[in-house]
Amino acid sequence: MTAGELAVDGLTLTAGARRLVRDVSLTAHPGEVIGLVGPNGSGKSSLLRAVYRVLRPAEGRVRLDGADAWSLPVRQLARSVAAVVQESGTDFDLSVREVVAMGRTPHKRLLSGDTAEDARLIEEALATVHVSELAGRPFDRLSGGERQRVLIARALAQRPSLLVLDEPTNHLDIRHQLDVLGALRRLPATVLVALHDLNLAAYYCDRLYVLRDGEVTASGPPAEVLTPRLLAEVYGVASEVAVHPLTGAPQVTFLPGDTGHGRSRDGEDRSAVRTPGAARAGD
Ligand SMILES: Nc1ncnc2c1ncn2[C@@H]1O[C@H](COP(=O)(O)OP(=O)(O)OP(=O)(O)O)[C@@H](O)[C@H]1O
Repeated sequence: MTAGELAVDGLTLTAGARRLVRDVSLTAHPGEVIGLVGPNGSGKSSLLRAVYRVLRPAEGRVRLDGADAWSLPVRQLARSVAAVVQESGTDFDLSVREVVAMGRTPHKRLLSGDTAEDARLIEEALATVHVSELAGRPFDRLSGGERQRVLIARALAQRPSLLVLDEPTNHLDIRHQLDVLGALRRLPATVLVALHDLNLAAYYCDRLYVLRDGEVTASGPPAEVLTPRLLAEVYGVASEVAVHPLTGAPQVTFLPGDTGHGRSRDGEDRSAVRTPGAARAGD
């Protein structure tokens, strides 16, 4: 079992003549939850693919606990790294429990059955994302959100030291979004997760990396990174960022309209980019 120290150094990724990611460096220390945010097409999925060894770097390295992830034996990597990704197959002719049990495969000898410990980890993973009651159902007849939770359960059952997730909550209702992200926070693993919801990223992640056009444009704790200026530059949206009084996390409110020209729903002009702590409408 590895400790889960991830170091990405000077990573450049290409597809044919196209450069998807350029000179990206990133670290994730054992137990940290690291969020990757950025607009559509900014390179988040590509970067994750290089980390879970699907997209070979054109330049740079991905290291896990000091070892080059692209040089490790596949089986060793599979014991240490689990991925929940958008292109996960959904055509398995398997029950939910069988899909989750696949998470134990890298830890087993060829053709050996489930041990009591495997069974315990499978049940625990099913329960964590509230799919125990679906365990006997065919996976391919589940709803999108149910499937997503089952694939997360499979990754949890794997007990990785590094868990890589690409938009793991995009099909989930708010209750399950909070449950899944809360479970990721409690894992004894390093987590690298691409998220579009900046408020969830702000609350659940220790640090964020903001990608833009394949490059890291900002990184650090959410409170330092998520500023109206950055959100205007990167997403072209106007926003207000405040510290939530109950959670203590930054909370972004997006203001409709173009950057700098926010307009409230009643049509009133408003200053679109506010600094944290600025008075809000109705205060
Ligand atoms: N195999 C490929 N061939 C050519 N271009 C690709 C390939 N894979 C990705 N791209 C392009 O690389 C860029 C980055 O894609 P990527 O999927 O990494 O972005 P993303 O940040 O995950 O986006 P999203 O938020 O929409 O999921 C996009 O412009 C995409 O069209």
